[in-house]
Amino acid sequence: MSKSRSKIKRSIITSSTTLVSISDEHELSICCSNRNCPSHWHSRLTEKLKHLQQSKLKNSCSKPPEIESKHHYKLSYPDILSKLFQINELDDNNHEIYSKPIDKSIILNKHDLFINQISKTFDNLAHIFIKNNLNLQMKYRMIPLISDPFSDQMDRMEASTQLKINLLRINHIHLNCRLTVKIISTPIWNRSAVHVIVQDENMDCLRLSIYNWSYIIDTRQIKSYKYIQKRLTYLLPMNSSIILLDPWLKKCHDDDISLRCESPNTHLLMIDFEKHCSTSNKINVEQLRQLGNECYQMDDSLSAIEFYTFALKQLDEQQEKELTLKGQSMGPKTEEREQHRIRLLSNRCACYLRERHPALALADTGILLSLHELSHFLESPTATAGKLLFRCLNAHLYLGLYDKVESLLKSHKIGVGLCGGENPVTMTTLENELIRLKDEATKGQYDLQGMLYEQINNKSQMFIDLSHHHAKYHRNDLFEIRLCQTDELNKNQYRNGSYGVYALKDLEPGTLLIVEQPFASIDNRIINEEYYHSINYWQIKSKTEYCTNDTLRLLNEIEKQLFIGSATWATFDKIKLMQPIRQWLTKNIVKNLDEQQEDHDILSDLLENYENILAEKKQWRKPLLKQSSPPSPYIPWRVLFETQQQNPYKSRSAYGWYPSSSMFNHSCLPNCLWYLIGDYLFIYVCSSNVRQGDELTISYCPLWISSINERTNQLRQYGIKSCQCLLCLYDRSSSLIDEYENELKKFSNIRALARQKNISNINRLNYLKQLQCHYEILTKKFQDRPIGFINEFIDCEYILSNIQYENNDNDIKDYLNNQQNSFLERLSNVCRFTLPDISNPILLFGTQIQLLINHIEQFYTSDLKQWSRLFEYLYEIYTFKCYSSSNDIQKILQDQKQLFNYFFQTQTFLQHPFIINEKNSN
Ligand SMILES: C[S@@+](CC[C@H](N)C(=O)[O-])C[C@H]1O[C@@H](n2cnc3c(N)ncnc32)[C@H](O)[C@@H]1O
Repeated sequence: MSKSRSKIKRSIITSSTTLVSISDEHELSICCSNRNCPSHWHSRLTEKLKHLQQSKLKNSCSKPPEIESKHHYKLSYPDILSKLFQINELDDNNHEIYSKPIDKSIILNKHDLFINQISKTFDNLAHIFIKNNLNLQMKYRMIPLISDPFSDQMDRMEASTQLKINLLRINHIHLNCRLTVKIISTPIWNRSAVHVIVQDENMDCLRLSIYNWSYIIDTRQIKSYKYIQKRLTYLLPMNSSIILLDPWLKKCHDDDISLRCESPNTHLLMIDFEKHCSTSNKINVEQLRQLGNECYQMDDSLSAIEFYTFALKQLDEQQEKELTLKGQSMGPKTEEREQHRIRLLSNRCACYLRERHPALALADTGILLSLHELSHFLESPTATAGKLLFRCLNAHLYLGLYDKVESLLKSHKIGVGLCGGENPVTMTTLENELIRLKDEATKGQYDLQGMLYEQINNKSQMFIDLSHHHAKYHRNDLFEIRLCQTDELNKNQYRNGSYGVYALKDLEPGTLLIVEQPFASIDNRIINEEYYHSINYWQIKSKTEYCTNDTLRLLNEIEKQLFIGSATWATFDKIKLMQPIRQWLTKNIVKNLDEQQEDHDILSDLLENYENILAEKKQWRKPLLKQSSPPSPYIPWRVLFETQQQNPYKSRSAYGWYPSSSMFNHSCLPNCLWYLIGDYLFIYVCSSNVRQGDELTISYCPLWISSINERTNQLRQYGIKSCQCLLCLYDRSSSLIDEYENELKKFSNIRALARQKNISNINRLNYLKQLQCHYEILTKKFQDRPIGFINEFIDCEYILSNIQYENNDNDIKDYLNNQQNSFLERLSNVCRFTLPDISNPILLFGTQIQLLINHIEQFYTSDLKQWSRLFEYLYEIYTFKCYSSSNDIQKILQDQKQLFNYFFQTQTFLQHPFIINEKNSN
């Protein structure tokens, strides 16, 4: 019998009951003066209940029971649950006590009504908006960081006090307590929670609402309503038992009273589900595998992994039993069991690969290879074994173990093993992919155009198989991530203990620094269930803030990744340097230190010297790098949320967490650029003059926004109150700011007029002239501004390009011709280039280069030579030398044009040209 199940049978150690008041949830919460004393509270309650029962008995004698139940049935919908708990008159000490809940049939009836309503809602409505209040999640949702959450829950259960429904107090979380209940209704999911009716051993029942459950939340995968309902009936079948830890009885907004579980991954024990899946006479290995396969096909890897793991455990237990029965230390393994094991490991390995946990995938294949004599396994290859071998090689490739794969591929036996399978992927494919990945990892040679093209044209293949996998790249010889020194902190007004990224050498534009795979990511293009939207909000100091569904999905995906990888503490290791998580860890290490005085040696040293240790070169990660058990078994969801708020990495198609890249600080005049292709993040140097020791920065908001107020607003969402970059210092200088913002405002007012749809050519031209005039004023008045006014320049040029040349009188034509002739002069003024050189290539990144290419194509086709060097140089920088220059300038132009088209379609940090009319919108 497994450790977990044996624990259920052990006796319960009781500990003191602690009630945490959450009176801010509702005014009804009135605490007992002596509420921390369980005996006081319980004896009073028991006395009161006895009294109540007596009076009820008297009542029931005088009234026929049918009438009472009829009366209950007549309660109208909103009244029913509010009457489930009837609040009695105050006791001697003026405290309220709650009586036994009312009849089970009423609660079930109400639940049926609810189910009907929900199904109708989903059938009838094209769009549903749900208000989703995140305050409770901010307060109570916890994410497990431990290897076996179920076992941890069992330990907590053992140390808790058993409660029953009639002992619960409204609006209290009963810490260190548990409530064992039985499911007595069909569970129903209403898009925000699972609702089910539960009953305790006294036959008292209540509605239980389970929020944020890994089985139902939207992660990278959006699960369908049908799929979730199917899973729920399996997870919470009729008459199955569950245990709620720290039960919480809550008066809800609609006046209902129900049990609420905010964090089921840590607070809900599915004892019967565990028992069901672990006992072979209830569900056998083959059935578990089928269930796993169904989940895998629905892209629900987490559930699939769970079923495969249950099946593997069953195999282990069977084998153990057999060994014990035979009294042998080593027994023969039956052929059938081995086949099962290979299949299950192979399937689980596929899930791990799909979820980017190659180390776990490799561990699964490693188990297989160690179980078999390698030669025996490869000599008689089966389809499953071939598949597993292929996955094993994939895991090596995902981990960057290229030499190993090379030597394995050379081995004849592996060749036989691979070809023996049904898998159509041959040795050649693997060999080609190996060459590609090696070039990516060692030379930084990525097929950017190919990746961008795939991202635009291929929706669903961002994840999964080998051909869509790319190597990571990290030039730690070129940059270091370190604690900022005091002068750097002061200069930039970074918070104490801030980190940044610093150049270890002088760096050329076009130097690729990092290609990072996400810790977790979502494809934000896929919206299967378009009718569902939620308005997610929370309160900070009486101010309401909002966030998108994508943000919540990404956070759920992060939780899922922690869950899948929790078998190794290494998974959390990957994100523990991200600022809010790092701060939370530091606080916890310090807190633990207070509590564990005896562990003086390492921890007190750490506390005293924490910042010093961090400051020391190479030592900076030491305390956090140490692979130790987490200081706390759970991390509050709020900390993950705060980390997400600082995350700038989002494209039009993907949204992800990039732990190393999240150490780059922001500058409005950055020296590095970033973009996402699929969910791979590329960061490279794009500015001249990066010297050793300089901080390497990126822009968190779209490039070239001129208004400091607008930039400040955008940066606030990333936790930056006041950026101190050169541009911001200039724009903010006290003598300028009002005048500066006023002039920009005037510009944008005229621009609005010039952009109007359906105005005549001549009117548009007049507005454009005014706009150009104003642009001249801006550039003259603020001539020392470090980057001039790139966006305003682009605005003028786009309006100009929308004025039709044909059917105009000569004056207008002359004007347009003049403008065309002076385009290059204007562009070179704002982007600082004198053929064939450019002073700072980052200034030409964006719509500017598109305008330049269009102009060259139109007017310089016969004389492209002079442009050759500039375009080659720029193309090499933007693609960080992934493309060697060609002699064919026309081709370079075409490639650059395409590259920028792709960028504009995929990136959010680039400003897009506005749309004036229908013609342009196409
Ligand atoms: C993605 S993190 C960057 C790394 C971070 N400095 C660290 O210590 O881990 C973003 C946070 O860094 C800080 N930060 C980044 N750029 C900044 C800037 N220009 N001015 C002030 N703070 C900045 C802010 O606290 C922001 O919330």
